[in-house]
Amino acid sequence: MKRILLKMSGESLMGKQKTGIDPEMLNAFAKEIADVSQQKTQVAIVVGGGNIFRGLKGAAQGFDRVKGDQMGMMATVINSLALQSALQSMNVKARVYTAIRMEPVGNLYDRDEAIEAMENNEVVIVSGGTGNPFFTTDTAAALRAVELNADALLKATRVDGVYTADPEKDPKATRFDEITFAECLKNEYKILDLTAFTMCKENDMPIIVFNFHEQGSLNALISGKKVGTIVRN
Ligand SMILES: Nc1ncnc2c1ncn2[C@@H]1O[C@H](COP(=O)(O)OP(=O)(O)O)[C@@H](O)[C@H]1O
Ligand SMILES: O=c1ccn([C@@H]2O[C@H](COP(=O)(O)OP(=O)(O)O)[C@@H](O)[C@H]2O)c(=O)[nH]1
Repeated sequence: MKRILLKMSGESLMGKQKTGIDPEMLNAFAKEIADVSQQKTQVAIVVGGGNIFRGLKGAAQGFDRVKGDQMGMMATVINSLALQSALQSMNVKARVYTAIRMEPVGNLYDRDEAIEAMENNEVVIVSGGTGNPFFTTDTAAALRAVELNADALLKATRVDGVYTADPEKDPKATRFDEITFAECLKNEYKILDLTAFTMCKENDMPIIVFNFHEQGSLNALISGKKVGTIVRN
């Protein structure tokens, strides 16, 4: 793969903590990304914000949904800065773009500039989601993957692929190596939210679901090894 869009969940950054960022976890993920950036593959990253704030949860607690989503988008910026800092400490060039203007925290997202940066071997972290409420970072990841001409959207999660049922709830669930978007939709396999999923399906953007907690999994995937599940048309 020449270029990938890696989607990391905010929650994965919590490690064993109940909220926030576990530095050990952050560094472990950064190390995996640093290893990949030594290879020829260009890397763009979208990080979630669920370890800090989720708009829907806020709304359930009485916050205005739009304010809650804006707080969630800010949370993704916090996580992105943490990841940038961890990567830089490993001598990896990394820049943060924000979907909402907030210099000097990061540059306002510019698609052409982001591509140029990746072509110059910089890891590009695209923060702030889509910049709009009522979306998720999965959808932001789908949007940026398509916009940035990625070869695939790599959904880094805590299970090692798409299963016949939620593997965390059904021990009998079996894993697919490959599956089509249509089959996923028909069976309601919940890998990404529907908006993100539709965006990928309509734009022929393959999704690879893999377990980022397995050391070396990202590298193996980039090297062409069979890791996780590939979803495509
Ligand atoms: N059919 C399925 N195949 C794989 N995972 C599933 C399936 N249905 C539900 N899941 C659950 O989806 C979770 C990943 O989705 P999500 O919560 O959006 O991840 P993240 O928080 O890592 O972005 C997995 O941890 C798994 O428990
Ligand atoms: O385009 C976007 C992306 C994210 N969010 C908000 O940011 C929060 C954090 O993102 P998400 O829940 O997708 O993070 P993850 O589950 O990946 O940690 C979401 O709950 C939304 O409130 C948003 O409003 N618009």
